[in-house]
Amino acid sequence: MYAFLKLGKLSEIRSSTIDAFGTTASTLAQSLAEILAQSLGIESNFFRENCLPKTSYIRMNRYPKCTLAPKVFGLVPHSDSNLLTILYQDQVGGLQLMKDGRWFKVKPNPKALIINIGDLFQALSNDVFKSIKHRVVSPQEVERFSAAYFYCPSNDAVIQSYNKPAMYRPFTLREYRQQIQKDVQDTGDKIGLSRFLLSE
Ligand SMILES: O=C(O)CCC(=O)C(=O)O
Ligand SMILES: [Fe+2]
Repeated sequence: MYAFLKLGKLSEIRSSTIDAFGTTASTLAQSLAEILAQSLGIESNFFRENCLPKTSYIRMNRYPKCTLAPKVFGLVPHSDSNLLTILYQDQVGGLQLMKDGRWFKVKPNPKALIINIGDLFQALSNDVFKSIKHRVVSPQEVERFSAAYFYCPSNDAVIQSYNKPAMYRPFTLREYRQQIQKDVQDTGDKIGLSRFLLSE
């Protein structure tokens, strides 16, 4: 009974911490999305109307230590299939991002959050902002944790380039996810935005 109560308390604390992270990240994501959009000259209610608390989600990542590290990936190279990601990583390190064809380490900083542009923001911004390819190398000595808030619109919100000529045809997140699922099944790879290019 005691253990049960203790565990109950612990999960309460955990879930309130996750709730607090979600609430803070959601406000931050909306502000950032609006600021980025304004920098393109877009004044719209798109984010307020289509990105609701229930359309976004949090993923808690745990990377067990691995004797084969750093040759093993905790998370394979990918771009995020959403608008923006707000990421908190612990002090272990392992996150890397691709810039100019090279992988760079993202140094852990307890005072900083990492903001990733996702594929949907790349499409909305007509490639002005690029979704970033990233990966996680498995830790060698101690396990690693991160928490990611994925800022997403509803499944049926239409994502379309803000100016002309549009690089991508309009699509919904539902279509995007379905295409990714199919491509991963058929080819083992996500493929992603290039599927929606108008010039192809
Ligand atoms: O754990 C990290 O640092 C990255 C997590 C991530 O990229 C993801 O969950 O999509
Ligand atoms: Fe990611």
